[in-house]
Amino acid sequence: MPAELISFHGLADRREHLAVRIGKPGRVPLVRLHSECLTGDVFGSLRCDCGPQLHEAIAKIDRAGGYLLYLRQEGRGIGLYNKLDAYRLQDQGLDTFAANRKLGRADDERDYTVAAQMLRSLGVDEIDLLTNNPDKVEQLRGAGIVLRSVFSTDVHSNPDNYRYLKAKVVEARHAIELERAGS
Ligand SMILES: Nc1nc2c(ncn2[C@@H]2O[C@H](COP(=O)(O)OP(=O)(O)OP(=O)(O)O)[C@@H](O)[C@H]2O)c(=O)[nH]1
Ligand SMILES: [Zn+2]
Repeated sequence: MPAELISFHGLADRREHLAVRIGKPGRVPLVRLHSECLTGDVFGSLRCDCGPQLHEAIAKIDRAGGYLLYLRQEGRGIGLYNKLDAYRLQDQGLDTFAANRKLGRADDERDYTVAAQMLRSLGVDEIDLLTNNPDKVEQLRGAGIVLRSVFSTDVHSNPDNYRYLKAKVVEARHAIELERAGS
C-alpha cells in the first residue's frame, strides 16, 4: 500500500522516531503507537504479540486512514540488551514485569510525550487510538491529545506468548480478552 515515512528529530527524549502515514488520514485519524520490538517485529518471535499487532495495525490504518507511530522504545524502554536479560529471567519462571524489577528497572519505562509531540507536528490533536494499554490512553490524554475512541487490537495468543499476555492483563490492566480467544 502507498505509505509515507516521516522521521522525527529533536523530540523530548532526543531519539529518532518514525511516523508512517498510511491511507488518507482525515481530521480524526486512526493512530497506533507501536513500541519497537526487534525480536517480534523483524524476526517473528512468538514470545510476544508485537509482530501480528504491527501487521494488524497497518491493515486497519490502511482502511481508515491514519498514522503508525513507530517508537524507538525497545523492551518497554529498557533496550534490547536488557530485554534479552529479562527473557532469560522469564525462562527461569519470572513474569515479564518481575523480570524487569529483578534487573533494577521499572515495569514499564515508556514515556509517550514524544508521540503527542509527533501528532501535534503532523497537525493532529484528536485521534482514534488502537491499543489495549491504559497507560497509553492516560499519558496521551495527559499530554492534551483528544481520544475520540479507543479500539482494542485483536488477540494474538499462542502457547509461547500466553503467560506474557496474561501478565499484561493481570499486572498492567491491558484490555485483552484472552479467555474469549479460547486460549
Ligand atoms: N521489558 C520487556 N519488554 C518486552 C517484553 N516483551 C516485549 N517487550 C516490549 O514491549 C513493547 C510492546 O509493549 P506491550 O506491553 O507488549 O504492549 P503495549 O504496546 O504496551 O500495548 P498495546 O498498545 O495494547 O499493544 C515492545 O517495546 C517490546 O519490545 C518483555 O518480556 N520484557
Ligand atoms: Zn514484542
